[in-house]
Amino acid sequence: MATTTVPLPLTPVPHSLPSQLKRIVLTGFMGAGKTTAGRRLAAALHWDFLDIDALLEERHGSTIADIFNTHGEDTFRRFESHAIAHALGHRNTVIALGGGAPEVLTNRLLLEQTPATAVVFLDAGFPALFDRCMLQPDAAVRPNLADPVAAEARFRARLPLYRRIARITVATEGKTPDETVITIQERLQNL
Ligand SMILES: Nc1ncnc2c1ncn2[C@@H]1O[C@H](COP(=O)(O)OP(=O)(O)O)[C@@H](O)[C@H]1O
Ligand SMILES: O=C(O)C1=C[C@@H](OP(=O)(O)O)[C@@H](O)[C@H](O)C1
Ligand SMILES: [Mg+2]
Repeated sequence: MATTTVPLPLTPVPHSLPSQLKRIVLTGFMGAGKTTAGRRLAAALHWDFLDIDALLEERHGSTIADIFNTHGEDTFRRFESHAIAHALGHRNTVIALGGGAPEVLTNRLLLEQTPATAVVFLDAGFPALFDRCMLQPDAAVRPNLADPVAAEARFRARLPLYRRIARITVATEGKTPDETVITIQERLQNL
């Protein structure tokens, strides 16, 4: 008896990314959700996830706070730039930057000049960001959040930089991390 081959249905892919896209970089202030949403986005896409702070902690065998204490912020920024350059060499990878990365011109140029890379700014107001950080039970110590007045000044100074480097801005206030991830995917689809 003749048999017919019925093609198996494809598993539905809820969000397909533009095929040329090889990296998604999340930027935004401390508490924006870069680490949390980045990890979940990578899992949803079956991509790798690289968190620049985690890379630095692994490479230097110490916490971010210890790197700040031992070497100072300028040296931390140099280490951070090296880690970003390394991470941008990876494909099919979601990269979570630290909140201060766009302050450094080298980092902005690296992001701008790396092809097939979409930078996504996770946006929220300072009070919400500060509260999120305070509510994170096991969060690493963030040295640049120790003085709330100075932190808010940094937030204001950085806002135009986040906006300048990003292809997409996602408003995160009032969203859950999973809703943020879905919105990022929807926005990337329409790039
Ligand atoms: N819409 C949202 N998107 C992402 N994270 C959110 C959102 N709302 C609240 N959060 C919470 O805010 C915190 C963000 O922390 P984290 O991911 O470490 O931020 P970042 O890496 O940007 O400093 C987490 O505790 C997360 O659960
Ligand atoms: O904004 C900043 O200056 C910093 C943000 C932190 O990362 P997150 O934005 O992931 O908290 C971390 O890189 C370091 O504490 C400095
Ligand atoms: Mg983070």
